[in-house]
Amino acid sequence: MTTNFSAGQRFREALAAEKPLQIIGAINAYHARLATRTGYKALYISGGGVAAGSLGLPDLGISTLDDVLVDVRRITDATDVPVLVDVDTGFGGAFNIARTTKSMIKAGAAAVHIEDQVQAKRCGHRPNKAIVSQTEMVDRIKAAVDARTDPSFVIMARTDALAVEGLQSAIDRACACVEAGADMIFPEAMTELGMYKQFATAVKVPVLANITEFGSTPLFTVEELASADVSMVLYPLSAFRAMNQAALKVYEAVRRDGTQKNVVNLMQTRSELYDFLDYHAYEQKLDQLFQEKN
Ligand SMILES: C[C@](O)(C(=O)O)[C@H](CC(=O)O)C(=O)O
Ligand SMILES: [Mg+2]
Repeated sequence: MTTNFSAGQRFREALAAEKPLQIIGAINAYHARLATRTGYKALYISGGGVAAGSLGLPDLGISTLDDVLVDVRRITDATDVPVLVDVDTGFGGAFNIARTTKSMIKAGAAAVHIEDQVQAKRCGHRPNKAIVSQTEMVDRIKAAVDARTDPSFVIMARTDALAVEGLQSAIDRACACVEAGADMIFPEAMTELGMYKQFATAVKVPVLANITEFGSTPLFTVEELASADVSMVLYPLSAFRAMNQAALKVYEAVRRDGTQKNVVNLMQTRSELYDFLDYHAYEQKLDQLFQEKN
């Protein structure tokens, strides 16, 4: 499938078509194909996922713009489903944020979220986070908005302020970011459903709920989130966590038992693997293209 619409336009269309829009994390291009086939209308590239999955590092602001771009290009090459990308704090000052924005658009991303943590950031669900001033965060958003080469490209502001300064400060920051041009708001690590409604009422732009497992936010359902005026639901690392658990079971079993026979039932079969890759269509093409020689 190819499309003439920009990635940003496709993201906005998806948002109009599904409420709340389920945005699912894809750790690599193959998972992007799995999620696309399953019917998701938007995908996510997680900062924590790039760090852990691609680099084997914790989510502490160690990954660079280039690390993320490699994964973005691979995933946007594999699917036309629009992709929201976690760019952490934007990877530097105003000029870096401008460069991040332009590079993400070129790499085929539909949207980015930029957060108000200090550069040496932490996972949003860990203690002892520190945030920059509201003015500095607003400048980050202004830099991204100003650098946008496609007006449909979505700039989402994430605030980590709830855990640091409380709900009112987080809402104030979100409103200031919208005033500076942010298209959407990501209030991080909410602890109660009602908080989303307060954000949605105050900011008057679409609000995202990050429903990540084993964190500060209860696993609210889409119905619950819809009732709180949430426009987007994010599942950043759900499939990644499950895949890691399965991989570990296989590593342990093969090492312990000297055979994989006991864990074959955990595995996707060869034909399933090929199915999601359209492997047979490639084979047919090969036969068709080079039939004279056969
Ligand atoms: C959304 C997030 O920023 C991510 O990188 O995926 C993380 C998710 C997580 O660690 O569970 C976050 O919420 O900080
Ligand atoms: Mg992140």
